[in-house]
Amino acid sequence: MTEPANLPPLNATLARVTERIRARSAARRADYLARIDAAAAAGPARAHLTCGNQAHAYAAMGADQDALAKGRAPNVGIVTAYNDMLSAHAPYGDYPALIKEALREIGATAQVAGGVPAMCDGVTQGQPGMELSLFSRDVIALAAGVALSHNTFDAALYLGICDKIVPGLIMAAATFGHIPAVFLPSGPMPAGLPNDEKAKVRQQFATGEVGRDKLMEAEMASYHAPGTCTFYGTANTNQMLMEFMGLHLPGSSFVNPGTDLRQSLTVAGAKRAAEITALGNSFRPAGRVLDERAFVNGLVGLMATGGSTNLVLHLPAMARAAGIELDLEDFDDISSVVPLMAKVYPNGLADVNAFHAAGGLQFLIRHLLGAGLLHADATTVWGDSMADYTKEPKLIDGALTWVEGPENSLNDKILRPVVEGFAATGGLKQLAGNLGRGVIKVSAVAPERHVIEAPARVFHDQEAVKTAFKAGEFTTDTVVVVRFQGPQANGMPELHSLTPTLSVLQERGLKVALVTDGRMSGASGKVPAAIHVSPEGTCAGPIAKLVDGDIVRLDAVAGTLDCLTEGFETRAPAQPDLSANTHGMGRELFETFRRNVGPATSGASSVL
Ligand SMILES: O=C(O)[C@H](O)[C@@H](O)[C@H](O)[C@H](O)COP(=O)(O)O
Ligand code: SF4
Repeated sequence: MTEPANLPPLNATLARVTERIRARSAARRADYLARIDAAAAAGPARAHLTCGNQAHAYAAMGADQDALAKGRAPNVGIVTAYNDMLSAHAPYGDYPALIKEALREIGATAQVAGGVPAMCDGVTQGQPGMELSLFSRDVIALAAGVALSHNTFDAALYLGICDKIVPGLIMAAATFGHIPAVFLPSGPMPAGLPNDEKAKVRQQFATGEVGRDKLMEAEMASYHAPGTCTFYGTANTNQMLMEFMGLHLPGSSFVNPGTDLRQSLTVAGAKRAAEITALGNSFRPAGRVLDERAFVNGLVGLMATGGSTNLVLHLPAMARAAGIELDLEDFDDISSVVPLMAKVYPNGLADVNAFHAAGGLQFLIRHLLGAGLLHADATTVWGDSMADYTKEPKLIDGALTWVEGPENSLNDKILRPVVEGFAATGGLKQLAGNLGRGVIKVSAVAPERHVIEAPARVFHDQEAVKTAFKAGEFTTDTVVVVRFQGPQANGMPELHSLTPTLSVLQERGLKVALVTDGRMSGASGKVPAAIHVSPEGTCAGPIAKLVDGDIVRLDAVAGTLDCLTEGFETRAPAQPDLSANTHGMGRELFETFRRNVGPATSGASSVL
């Protein structure tokens, strides 16, 4: 590895964007840092509590009570998103006991501070529950705040992986930025039925070529074990972010669950949290790790890997919790200088296990550092150099050891160095035009489909699209508009269940695109989709003025999204009855979120 001293200077665009973020955030960040510095200076968390407070906190802690009551050893709070619904989170069931045992070995203690909810978007995909999905990110931040407000912790361990869980936990970790935060992953499930074969069976089911039994067989062969799903969707994009932003141990993201190496990494991560508290000599509060450099490094990783479009919503909300204001122009400028270096499904055929075997994140970080495309001097939970993250963990003679990751890609169909990237720019592109602002993930779309101009068919829900498809109504090039799917309308659900239908039309030779104020899954990909269109239809956004037959042009090369039909702006916006969105499957509990949620362009948060 090139020693940090020999690394090239930071890329000029990254330096400019970082300074722009710093300037834009200056006042907010200064207030934030003053608050967390004051909280940290007030001394170890437990010193504030009365004897009564502490007795309650330690009553159930058995053999750890004495150590806790003495108050001299670090006490680590565990915030866990364990449940059996997410295959990725199921392994967390065993973590608290393992963590407590590991910390006892070094004279420290751990307590489960609290649990947070976690929704599996695979279970709710295409279902009413998906309308709670995006709001659940903020609920997770709130729930983690409740857990940490017991204020008996010198550091926190966050057990979360999937879509809104890492973003929600980061919002909490930044809010409690006066104490350190270490994120502990569980790792991907072993490879099952390849993702592209699963997608093919779904398309065959959509056209009636196979029955539900065949579809179920394929789905169960694809999602078959504990661990994160193996496509490069939002969950695995989150894992990439946790390394690029320095909140995981180096190389820990994609080690499979249930292995000795995984267990050793969990133990080491727990001990690291205890080592970096204010009680020791290497204090690393989360608010100092989550700085402008960390977010720029995260954006670089997002572009280099063609990560999930959901992070365009989540990163601004995560940053704001740390007093940092991200803007969509930051995404665009960083995308313009960072090549696409990885091809993992849906951007390619490989799954995340194959990506990791080809060299994974350590290869990416090595080559991005070597090209001046990362802040090398970022503060992480592990040290003060991103050079630490070119190393990967191994068990050598039973001892956890970090060794340099591969200099060369072990599979250039999956992973390439900066100078040989699969594309000269990153996987995401901002769009703007007379239909508002949006984003498209170009890394998974064939170049010949980057510009689509066709008549619109306008729908108000995804089921209506499928009904029209089954009735054979799509016979020509079409821009499918699905509107009133924004944050205020119905919580901005993912419309990924449209992917098989739109893919069939595309494979029949039609030029199709989706335009929506909703969002797509990180697993969506090969159909061009302009998503997160703002202002949303419910806020009288231009998308609400479209009618069937309008000519719509989505141009991912120029970054434009326009209706070309004369005079469409003068129309009154459609105002459909959305009352069906307000009840059922818990949606009645989220009216406050729908009323208070901000626009997609600033992260669609109801709390920050
Ligand atoms: O953003 C994401 O990555 C998705 O939300 C993902 O977590 C979701 O579960 C997909 O729906 C899974 O893909 P399938 O629905 O195709 O199984
Ligand atoms: S990756 Fe998606 S489908 Fe898989 S466990 Fe996580 S939320 Fe569920």
